[in-house]
Amino acid sequence: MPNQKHPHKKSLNEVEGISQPDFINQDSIRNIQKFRRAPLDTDALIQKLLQGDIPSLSKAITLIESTNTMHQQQAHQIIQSCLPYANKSVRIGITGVPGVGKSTFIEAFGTYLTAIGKKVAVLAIDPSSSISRGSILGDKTRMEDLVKNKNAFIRPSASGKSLGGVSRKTRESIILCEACGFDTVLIETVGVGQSETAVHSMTDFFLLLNLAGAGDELQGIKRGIMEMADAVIINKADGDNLERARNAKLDINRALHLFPLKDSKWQPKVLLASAFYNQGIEEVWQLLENYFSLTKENGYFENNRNNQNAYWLKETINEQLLLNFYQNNVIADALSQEEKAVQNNEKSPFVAASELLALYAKITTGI
Ligand SMILES: Nc1nc2c(ncn2[C@@H]2O[C@H](COP(=O)(O)OP(=O)(O)OP(=O)(O)O)[C@@H](O)[C@H]2O)c(=O)[nH]1
Repeated sequence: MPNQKHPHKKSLNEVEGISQPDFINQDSIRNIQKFRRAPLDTDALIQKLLQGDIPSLSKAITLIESTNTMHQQQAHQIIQSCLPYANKSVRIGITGVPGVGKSTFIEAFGTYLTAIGKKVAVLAIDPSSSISRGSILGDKTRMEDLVKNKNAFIRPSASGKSLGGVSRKTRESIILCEACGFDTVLIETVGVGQSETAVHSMTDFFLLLNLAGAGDELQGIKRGIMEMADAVIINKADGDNLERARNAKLDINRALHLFPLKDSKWQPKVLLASAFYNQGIEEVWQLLENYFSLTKENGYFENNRNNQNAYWLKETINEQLLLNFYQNNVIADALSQEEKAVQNNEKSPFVAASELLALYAKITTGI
């Protein structure tokens, strides 16, 4: 496709095409072609990643996110090699509605963590980012200090059509970050959709950022999300808002006590913070440390991770089966016919579905 902003410039495909305009420097074409065709040395990439090389980590995550079959094979190899070195971090999920101050909080929290000697990776789950151009982490400048911090790694959200696909990529990225030496992984998501469940199922601790004053319904916080939280941080507890934040703390505390005790035996806590003024940040980390010592001692931490692995095994199979089914050409044709039949009331949806599944079974087994 021609470059609309700079019509005189050619896209890489055009450069590689048959008719190359004279004004394009032949050396740069050769360089581009060399780069494009140069086989990636996966072993070297793995070695560098394991030594903590951040550009190699970025490259590896790009491979994970790629839909190219060769890249996917390389990504599998990298993940497999990194697995023995993963698992050594704490994984913290952070959610909250847009505007609650997630970016500001992560900037303050991440900076604090690096100051006490942690290596912090920030990933995001935001399936909407392909449409909204990265509504959470797309704009890295919102974490100005952290992005420049050599002990921090910020990766904008993987984009994708399905939440399942995005979640899988984020989960695999966690493994790579850990293998690269990051001991604290923060996973951010917007607290309005289904992505919290995905984040909850790949983290050790789930943090909900809340605002005082606005009712939970106004904030779009679902009961289920509140129930998943190990801690609720009431952000923007500063200035005129402080009194309201104190009252909200009491209300939320009461609400949290109504939920049954979690399997972790941890009673969720409410804290006040002002990410903007850097207040209450240290307390959040102390709370997390209390949680980790409790759950590591009572065995929940490890058990939960093992269960999460089993969950992700099934999720990945589900995702892959759906993909294979809908991407199959024979199925796609049959599906559009069955759809018409169902819409015209010639067939029930259940009969049509079982016929399609039987056809798929025939295709895949060859019987
Ligand atoms: N007063 C005050 N303002 C804050 C605080 N934290 C964040 N803000 C402001 O709230 C606004 C939104 O903050 P962000 O960090 O961008 O919020 P977000 O949740 O990442 O927003 P989305 O990217 O839309 O999801 C910004 O103007 C911040 O400066 C705080 O602790 N106190």
